Amino acid sequence: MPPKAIGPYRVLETLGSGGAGTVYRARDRRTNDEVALKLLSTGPSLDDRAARRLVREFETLADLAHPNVVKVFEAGVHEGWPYLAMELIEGLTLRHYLDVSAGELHSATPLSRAPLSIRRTEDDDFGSVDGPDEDADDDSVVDDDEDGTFGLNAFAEEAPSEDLASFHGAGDDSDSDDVPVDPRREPARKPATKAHAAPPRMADLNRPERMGRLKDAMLQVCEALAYIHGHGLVHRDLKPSNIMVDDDRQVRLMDFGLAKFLADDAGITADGKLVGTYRYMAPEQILGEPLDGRSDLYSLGVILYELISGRPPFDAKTPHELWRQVLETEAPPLLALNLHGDPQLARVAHRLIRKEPDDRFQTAEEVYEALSE
Ligand SMILES: Nc1ncnc2c1ncn2[C@@H]1O[C@H](COP(=O)(O)OP(=O)(O)OP(=O)(O)O)[C@@H](O)[C@H]1O
Repeated sequence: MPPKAIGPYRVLETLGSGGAGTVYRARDRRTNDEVALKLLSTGPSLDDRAARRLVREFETLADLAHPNVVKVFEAGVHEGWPYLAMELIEGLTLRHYLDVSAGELHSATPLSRAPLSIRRTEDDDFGSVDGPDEDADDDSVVDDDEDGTFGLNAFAEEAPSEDLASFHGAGDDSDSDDVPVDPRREPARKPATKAHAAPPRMADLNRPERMGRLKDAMLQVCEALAYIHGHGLVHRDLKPSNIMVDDDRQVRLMDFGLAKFLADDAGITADGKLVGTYRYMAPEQILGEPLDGRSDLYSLGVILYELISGRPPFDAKTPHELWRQVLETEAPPLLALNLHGDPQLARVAHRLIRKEPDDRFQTAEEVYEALSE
């Protein structure tokens, strides 16, 4: 049962939950405005002093203002748990936005709202490593096919171009798996989803209308990243579910600032856990090295790669195997996976996922320019 009230907000409904907490649609009793309220639930509840410090930290986010960065209104503490009130986005996460047809995009509100309530596990990869998972089921791991279709094991929680309703309805509604990750522990395997998703067809991925939307959304993400990097900040957990597109096709970068709250400069929490989502983590993030904006650009490259080819650049059954690949192996050439993929986007994606930050684009502005050529 969601709480009835959180601080000065009346809770209206649950929008969904992720690794860091639960997001509610809520009404500000002072102004009558609706907001999205994220109640964090990781870590211990806070004592008064820690809570005040946190609220101060979050309030610096409220100073940020960019059309492509979700607006944070205020922070507070509810029964020892921090919460964040932010702009309520009526729209779709990036992946869903690309999956719906143009006709559906302009249709009634209910369609555009539906995925918000069915999703939970998109962008998840291997799941929590909090304990051994006896039920690991390797059967659903599908090897790459020669004809350009592919295995979906790392995509198990969120196949890109399928019937989302039936996929989610099939039942894996598992817990959040993104954060935190403890690199010192032996990773456990998460049971692969029972729902076997049909791989997306390349013709679907390459629809010109979809590619146009993808490019436009990527340009807006670049603008958001240029803005936050320009303020000396790093997102640290960039992934498709943290990118929403509203009904006017305006992109918003979400959950910015959260990873910083949860971890230190190298993305490590007080108890030695990595913050981020496995599949999108740059090599330097996996290694616990200091991060800068180029780590976000790596994550952007993984997103782009996935959205062009329908599969992630690195695909493995365990976090350790994935990390080995990210650190040591080259991703398959995108245009070998998707013969009719957009060569310009493919080039940009490959350059973004270079292992060495110095070999990538150095700034979001550079990426913007390369995408606009
Ligand atoms: N500002 C917002 N407006 C509308 N919906 C939102 C907003 N912020 C989050 N949501 C929705 O709430 C749900 C949960 O979001 P949350 O950020 O907790 O999860 P996540 O991004 O999937 O996971 P994680 O926190 O692990 O990154 C998602 O469906 C998300 O789209």
